[in-house]
Amino acid sequence: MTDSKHHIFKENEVIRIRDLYKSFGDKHVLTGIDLDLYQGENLAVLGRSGTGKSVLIKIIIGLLQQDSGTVTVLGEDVNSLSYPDLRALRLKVGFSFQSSALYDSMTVRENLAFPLKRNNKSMSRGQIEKTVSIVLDAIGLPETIDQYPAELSGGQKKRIGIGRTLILRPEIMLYDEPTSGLDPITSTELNNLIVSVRERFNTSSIVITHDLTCAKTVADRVAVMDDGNFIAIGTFDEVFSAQKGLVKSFYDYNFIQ
Ligand SMILES: Nc1ncnc2c1ncn2[C@@H]1O[C@H](COP(=O)(O)OP(=O)(O)OP(=O)(O)O)[C@@H](O)[C@H]1O
Repeated sequence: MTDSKHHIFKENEVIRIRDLYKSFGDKHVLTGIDLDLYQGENLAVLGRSGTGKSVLIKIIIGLLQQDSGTVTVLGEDVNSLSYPDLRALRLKVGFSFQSSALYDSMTVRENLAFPLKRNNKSMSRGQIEKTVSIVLDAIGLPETIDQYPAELSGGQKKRIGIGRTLILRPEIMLYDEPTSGLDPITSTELNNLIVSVRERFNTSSIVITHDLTCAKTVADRVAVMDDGNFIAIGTFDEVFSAQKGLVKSFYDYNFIQ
């Protein structure tokens, strides 16, 4: 089945998580999670602080190991991969950090070129320049190419951070709180960027956010997490029209801020 508007391939899961458990000592962080991310889909994961969103993302990219359950990313069982295979898989999964994680001593051009130089050793200088300028165009910041991070606004830094992740052409993007700390207008620009990244780069994405406007704008489905599991998954309207219990408090909390 294909969603005609966004080309979501529902028969093709790029991430498939089944019965995932993770504890630290007697702290049960993930308690039997099931989740699918379909090809071409943007999925928002919402939840209060400390509900296990970061732990989930770390397990997806193989930075943490689950206690039990399976995580399949682009057809590979993450847990059973050798280190070189895990590294290769990670190149296909771009993780955009909450802090943009730019190098302060490098210009925008050098920050964007860095992952290419490190991972695509065969690329010529000309190819690198061209790729940097394509990505800078896509994120709408070509004029910043010779600037240093300290000269950029918070929103610009976030966009460059996303650009630096996109430069390796990942198939999956993981956005960690892309709008946190931004004013509403800049947040809107970031949300629009996330939508346009999908169109231009054919990505599937998980967007971790506390921001309901972000979830509503960028996501085809939202998954609300609490106490280590999902308490609701569906379209934004499906999840928030019922508005019961915790889902309702989350909604109310966001709109009275
Ligand atoms: N390496 C670790 N060792 C022990 N406990 C951990 C570890 N990593 C995470 N935790 C615990 O797991 C729980 C979930 O943490 P996590 O960072 O996933 O929350 P989160 O939902 O991402 O929160 P936030 O929205 O604040 O980023 C927290 O109680 C945290 O203290």
